[in-house]
Amino acid sequence: MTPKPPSKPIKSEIGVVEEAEEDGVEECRELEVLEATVEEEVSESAGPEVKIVKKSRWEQSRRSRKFCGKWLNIPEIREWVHPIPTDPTYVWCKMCKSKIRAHLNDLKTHKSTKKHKRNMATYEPELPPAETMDCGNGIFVSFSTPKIRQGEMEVMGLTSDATEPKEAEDPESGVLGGPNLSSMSTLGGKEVVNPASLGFIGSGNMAQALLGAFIKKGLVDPPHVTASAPSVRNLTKLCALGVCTTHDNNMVVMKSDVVFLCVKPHLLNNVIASLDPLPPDHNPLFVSIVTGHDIDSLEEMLSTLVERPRVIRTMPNTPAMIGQGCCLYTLGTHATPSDGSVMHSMLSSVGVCAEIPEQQMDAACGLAGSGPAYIYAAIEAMADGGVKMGLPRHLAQSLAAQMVKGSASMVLESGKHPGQLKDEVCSPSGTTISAMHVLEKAGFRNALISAVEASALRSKELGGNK
Ligand SMILES: NC(=O)C1=CN([C@@H]2O[C@H](COP(=O)(O)OP(=O)(O)OC[C@H]3O[C@@H](n4cnc5c(N)ncnc54)[C@H](OP(=O)(O)O)[C@@H]3O)[C@@H](O)[C@H]2O)C=CC1
Ligand SMILES: O=C(O)[C@@H]1CCC=N1
Repeated sequence: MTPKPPSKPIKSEIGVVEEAEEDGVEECRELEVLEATVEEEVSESAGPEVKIVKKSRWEQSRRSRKFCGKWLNIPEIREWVHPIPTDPTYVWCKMCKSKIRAHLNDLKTHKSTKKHKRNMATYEPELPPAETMDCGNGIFVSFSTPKIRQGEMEVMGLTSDATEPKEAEDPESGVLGGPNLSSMSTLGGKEVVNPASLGFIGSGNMAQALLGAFIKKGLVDPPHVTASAPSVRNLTKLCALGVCTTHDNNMVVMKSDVVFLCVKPHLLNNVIASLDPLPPDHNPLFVSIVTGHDIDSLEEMLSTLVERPRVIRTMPNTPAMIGQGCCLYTLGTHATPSDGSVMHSMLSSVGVCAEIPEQQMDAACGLAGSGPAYIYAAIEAMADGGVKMGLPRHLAQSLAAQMVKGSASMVLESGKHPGQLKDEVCSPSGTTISAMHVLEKAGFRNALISAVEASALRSKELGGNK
């Protein structure tokens, strides 16, 4: 069967912009139509009561116009618009430091004002409004740029730790640092990381899993994140979170203190080769989640951009998205102890996190990186078994998933060996030992051992494809 083409094919950046513009315009058109319909209905209606009802419906619809993440794909807008997470019916103009209604037409009008043009010409990056500090959904943001004003510090309730100016130089390595990434602070009882601006080259499953966890835990402010990808497939999802998106990988590197490399292994060489060398005052920390590529190859590739690149290699997994992931990491030659402790703090937010020697990375991939897929397949298959034996599908799936979760918690919390826990389920001549016999005959344990081995070996092989 020929796959169905997407309803709006995106061919180029121009296409993206057109789509974003069309969406915004479409939204306005829909509202205009609604407005006209309502006015018509009102004029035809008999009494004042009806009129009030109709009017309030109309007003509601006007009020419900909200910031749309896709607008950040419009180059003439994204440079100056900053979403206000606490009030999506307005946006913040970074240039004029003013609030504007979140209507695409209002943004276009604002952009043409003399004041805005003047401010654009003289713009220096500054803080968003204080009201974006508490973003809701557990997101708190602290800023430590020296530009922060005393009054604003108090409004934000920041401790002095959180507002220290950035370290100029790491005494051990002589590496010029970004902001003091390791300085943690608390705000509203939550941990916040100082204002590292994060970049993601590649915005797919894993980038979203990590970023989702960082945002959920309040470790990063979405407008301080820049993510890239060639298509809008994934970028639109990130846009909706208030993250800045682009098709330009160089922009990600230039805007970020920490750059996550999140592309497929076979693309990494070309992606890095097409990045521009960095200016001497910019030396971001590169964190690779790319399977296979080892520290040596990462450092070699990145040394075309910057001398002594600071690199961390990681192996996360997708349950990171809900804070139940595993993430292993290893530090590169030029990564500082402070880089290590920051990354440890950040990666701990995705679940279990540990530093391991690099030679264990392929095995970590085979077990923890790929492992969720084995378990999803097992859940699906066991649910099928339940359905075969008469359970409704939704119940079978929930039971299978909860049973896996409960069994995993037993291993983690009881301290017992899994073999012992298995024995506790198997009564003599009982049902479970009959089932275990079937699994053994089918090579269940052998299959799992071989699966971990196959993934680890493939990881090694991918690393060899330099
Ligand atoms: N998935 C997992 O469970 C795990 C994955 N990993 C590793 O993480 C990496 C990413 O995997 P995953 O997130 O699953 O992959 P996805 O396919 O979901 O995401 C890949 C992303 O890279 C983007 N991309 C493609 N070409 C470029 C380019 N030239 N420049 C910038 N971005 C580009 C894609 O763009 P577009 O959005 O346009 O398609 C997409 O956003 C891989 O190296 C994988 O080995 C590690 C651990 C676990
Ligand atoms: O299969 C993959 O590409 C990735 C690597 C680890 C898990 N999934």
